[in-house]
Amino acid sequence: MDKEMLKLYFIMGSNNTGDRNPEQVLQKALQGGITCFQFREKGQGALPEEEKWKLGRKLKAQCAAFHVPFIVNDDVDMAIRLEADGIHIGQEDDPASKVKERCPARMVIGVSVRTIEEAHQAAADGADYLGVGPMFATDTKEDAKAPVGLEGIRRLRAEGITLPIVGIGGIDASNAADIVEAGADGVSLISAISLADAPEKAARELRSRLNGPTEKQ
Ligand SMILES: Nc1nc(C(F)(F)F)ncc1COP(=O)(O)OP(=O)(O)O
Ligand SMILES: [Mg+2]
Repeated sequence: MDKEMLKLYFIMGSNNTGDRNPEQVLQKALQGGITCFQFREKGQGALPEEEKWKLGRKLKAQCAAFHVPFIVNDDVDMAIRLEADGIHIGQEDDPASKVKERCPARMVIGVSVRTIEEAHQAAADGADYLGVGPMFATDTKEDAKAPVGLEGIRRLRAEGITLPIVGIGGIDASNAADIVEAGADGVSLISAISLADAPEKAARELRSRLNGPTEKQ
């Protein structure tokens, strides 16, 4: 897996955009230079199954037009049937080793971790990248645990975790660079882009903070 894809990893579901059309928000985010997208349709106000599939197909096509990887959260069947570029699973889901057996070898598998033990286990299970967090307090993920902070990333690196890492939770332009500085390969976020007045500008600003403005500037 090319860890560059984790640089600016946008996550969104239809319930993360206020009243705006998620396809339009994603289009702007893609134009602003996001490097990866995760479809995470869950929580308060998430779409029922049929609409979730329809939206997933549309968002995948949008990512494909920009050659940006399309990742599905939690739902392994959906990831496989939509021919997603990857799946992201949490600690409550099946272990990466089991998910890996079900998925085509080309799909990347991301695992959420908070502790060193979870990180070692995910690496042993064959995870391709780790989502470490929550970095800071967040109200987007309804069941988020206590923040691990930048120290959470530093500790994993000090413990010899070499897998690609993306920080997640409460990240915006003001703290994004600190996450990479602490040893992550990129940042993952929802509302800093999905609720921004101008999602394209927000993505572009984040990219420039994460060294190197988007080529489209
Ligand atoms: N969705 C996520 N994506 C990432 C990524 F690494 F991609 F940034 N990291 C962490 C999460 C959180 O994943 P999970 O623990 O399953 O909770 P939820 O299913 O509520 O998202
Ligand atoms: Mg999950």
